Amino acid sequence: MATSTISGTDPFADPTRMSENSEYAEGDTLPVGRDASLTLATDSLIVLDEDFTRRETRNCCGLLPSKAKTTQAIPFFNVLWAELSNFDIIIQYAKTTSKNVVRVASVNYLVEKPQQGYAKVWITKLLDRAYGESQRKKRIKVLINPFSGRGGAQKWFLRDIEPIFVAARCEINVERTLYQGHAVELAEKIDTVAYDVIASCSGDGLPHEVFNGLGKKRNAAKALSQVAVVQLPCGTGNAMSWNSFGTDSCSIAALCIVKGLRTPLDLISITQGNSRTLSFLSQSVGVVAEVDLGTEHIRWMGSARFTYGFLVRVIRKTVYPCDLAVKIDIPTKGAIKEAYWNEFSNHAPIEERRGSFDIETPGLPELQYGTINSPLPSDFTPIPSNKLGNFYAGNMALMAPSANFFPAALPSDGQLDCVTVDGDISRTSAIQSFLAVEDGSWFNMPHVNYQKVSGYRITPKGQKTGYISIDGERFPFEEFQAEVHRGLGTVLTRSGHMYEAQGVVPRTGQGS
Ligand SMILES: Nc1ncnc2c1ncn2[C@@H]1O[C@H](COP(=O)(O)OP(=O)(O)OP(=O)(O)O)[C@@H](O)[C@H]1O
Repeated sequence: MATSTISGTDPFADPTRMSENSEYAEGDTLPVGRDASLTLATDSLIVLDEDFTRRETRNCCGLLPSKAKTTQAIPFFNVLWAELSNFDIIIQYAKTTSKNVVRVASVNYLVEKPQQGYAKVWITKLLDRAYGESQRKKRIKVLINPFSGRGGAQKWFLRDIEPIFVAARCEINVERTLYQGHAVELAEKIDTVAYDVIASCSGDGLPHEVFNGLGKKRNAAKALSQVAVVQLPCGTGNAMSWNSFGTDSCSIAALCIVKGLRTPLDLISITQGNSRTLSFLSQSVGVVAEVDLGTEHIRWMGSARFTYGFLVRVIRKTVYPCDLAVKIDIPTKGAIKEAYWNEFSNHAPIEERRGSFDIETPGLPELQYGTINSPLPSDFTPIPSNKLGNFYAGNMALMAPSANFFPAALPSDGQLDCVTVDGDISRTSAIQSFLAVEDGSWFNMPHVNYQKVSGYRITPKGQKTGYISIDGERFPFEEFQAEVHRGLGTVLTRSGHMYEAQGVVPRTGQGS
């Protein structure tokens, strides 16, 4: 969580003294109550209160009340709202009550009549610092999957999420999904002018449906650019929340949505048979798909089922032969690393982070590479994949907590991070790469082929049945083609342009 810092100074130092030393510009401190002040510091609001009741000192004549200063630093990020009501200034904020929980709390002081005009100006300044570029009073359509997270989503919404949205003066409209695919229908019908955000209290399945519902609208590209799709982490994986907000805490994610910055997100058209589906997270064929979708029968193991499923297949040296052809955009790890760190310091405006498709054109953008039924595009390069163990393409970095599969992934670079690993590598190498996923260092392993691509076609061979996973959902085991649309979708993130994952490391030096 954001913590209070006043760069170069002690956050708990007496701010009134600091103002004497001109640390704060004139007008940053508002005197309130009998003997208190509110000061806008560098990153936090400092509440300084002289409390007569809390401490007593002893002198020669006995116990005497004395002033005890209490100082509280509230990070601006956590400030939800502030207003003047009659003679009171009320500041509501998200108070950190444990490592993974914030709860609405408030600071309330009397403001004398002569100070009221000044207090209004001060509140404007506070809200400017609290929200920065982020939109205030967001209008949020909340979808709750009552079956997510072992049935906890409804409870978590009421306890952890709603109070934060209400305190931040967000307008909310809540609807529960009633059956599989309901979120597709709801998103397809939603009035995109009436909402800024669609927030799913769910796993990653509902955001996938919401993107696809918006994608079915007559004005799909416009709708996808208007409404931000976010997740309130109520599922088991919650990859979207980890990448956007760096958390799987519902209350912290709610705060991050209140303060989130609109961020264009690449979406991927998957064509298979005669269908076209949007993917926002990942596609896999081979060991990851099988471990993800083919271990349901050992769900009782909890998350250990993934480790177990992986090890069984590695020991057997399972291969998943395919025909694979990719449209390579960045071929080497060195160039990928450079592109990643260039983006780190790039603060280009949102309009420059989307492809050149015309958002007034009806439906989804035209496919540059055709569909799976078109001839293979001439600029797709065949990759030998007779011994493929794993094909994994990612649009976000973290696929689960501690699973930084795609450390170089960026929200709107117009590219997928495409990884292939042969199935016949040594068991030691396979296990080492499995262990190196946690911190993303598997990127640097020589047997991990990592490229940035804007499209690909994959055709499974030599297997009648198997697993294809798109955003964690099982798709028919048959060939498909993928094409990236730069910045077609919109999400909210903390940074406005990066994921909350450790990027590709080391920062300097070239990979292979
Ligand atoms: N009321 C409902 N009854 C049955 N299925 C539902 C209902 N509401 C939503 N669903 C379906 O539940 C599926 C899972 O949704 P969710 O977003 O929670 O993703 P998940 O990643 O599978 O969840 P988890 O992480 O808990 O496994 C989606 O396919 C969705 O259509």
